[in-house]
Amino acid sequence: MYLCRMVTADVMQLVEQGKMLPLMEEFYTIQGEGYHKGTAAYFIRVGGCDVGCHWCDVKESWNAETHPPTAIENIIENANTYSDTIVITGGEPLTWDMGPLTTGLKDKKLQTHIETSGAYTLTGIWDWICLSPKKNKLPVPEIYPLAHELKVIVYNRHDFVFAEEQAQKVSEDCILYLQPEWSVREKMVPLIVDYVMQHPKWKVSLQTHKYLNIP
Ligand SMILES: C[S@@+](CC[C@H](N)C(=O)[O-])C[C@H]1O[C@@H](n2cnc3c(N)ncnc32)[C@H](O)[C@@H]1O
Ligand SMILES: Nc1nc2[nH]cc(C(=O)O)c2c(=O)[nH]1
Ligand code: SF4
Ligand SMILES: [Mg+2]
Repeated sequence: MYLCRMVTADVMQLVEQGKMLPLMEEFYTIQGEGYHKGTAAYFIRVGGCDVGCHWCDVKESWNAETHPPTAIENIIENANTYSDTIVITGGEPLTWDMGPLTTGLKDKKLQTHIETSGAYTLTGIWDWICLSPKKNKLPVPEIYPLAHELKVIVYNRHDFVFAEEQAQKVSEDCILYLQPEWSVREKMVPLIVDYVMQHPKWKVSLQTHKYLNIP
C-alpha cells in the first residue's frame, strides 16, 4: 500500500495546484451510466472524498492518502493512447483543482466528462458535467445551471422528493435521470419505473457496467 509519510512538501504543493493528483485507478471501459452509457471511454478515478454516502460503491477511494500522487502529464499521456472520451470520477474529483488536468486533456483534443456530487467549487474545462447531488453535502449553487445531466440515486422513497427539489435548480436542457442504488435495486426499480411513467421528464439510468461485468 502507498504510504502517506513518503509525501514530501514539494509533492503536497503540486497536489494543491492540481499538477499531481492522488490516482486510485485508470481504466478503459464502456460508460455504464447516464446519457453516454454504451460509449467507450477512459476512466480516471481520483482518490479523496468526504461526502460520506453510506451506500457508496467505491469507499476505497475516500482516503486520498492511500492513493499515490501522480503527475498529470502521465495521466494525460495514458488517456490519449486509449480514447477520445475521458471520464474523470472518484472519489470526488472536485476535491482537487481540475484546471491543469482538463487543460492538458483539451490540448490533446479529448472530450472531458466529469462525474461529480458538485459538493465543491467547480474547476476545470468540461464538455459534459454529470451532477449527482447528495443530501448530506449539497452541490454548490454555481454548478446547477452548468450540469448537462442530473443523476439522482434512489435508495428510498424520499429520494423522489429530493430528485424533484434538485430538478428545480438545473437548466431546462439538463437531462434528468433516476438511478437505483445498487444494493436495493430489486426493490427500487419497480418504483422508479412507475415514477418515470407518471413523470416522463425523468429517464431511468442503470449501472449497466455491473450487468455487463466490466469495470
Ligand atoms: C462513485 S461516484 C464518484 C463521483 C462523485 N463523487 C459522485 O458521487 O458523483 C460515481 C457515480 O456513482 C454513483 N453511485 C455511487 N454509489 C452508487 C450505488 N451504490 N448505486 C448506484 N449509484 C452509485 C454516484 O452517485 C455517482 O453518480
Ligand atoms: N463502466 C463504468 N461506468 C461508470 N459511470 C460512472 C462510473 C463511476 O464510478 O463514476 C462508472 C464506473 O465505475 N464504470
Ligand atoms: S460523493 Fe461520490 S465518491 Fe463520495 S461518497 Fe458519495 S458516491 Fe461515493
Ligand atoms: Mg462506479
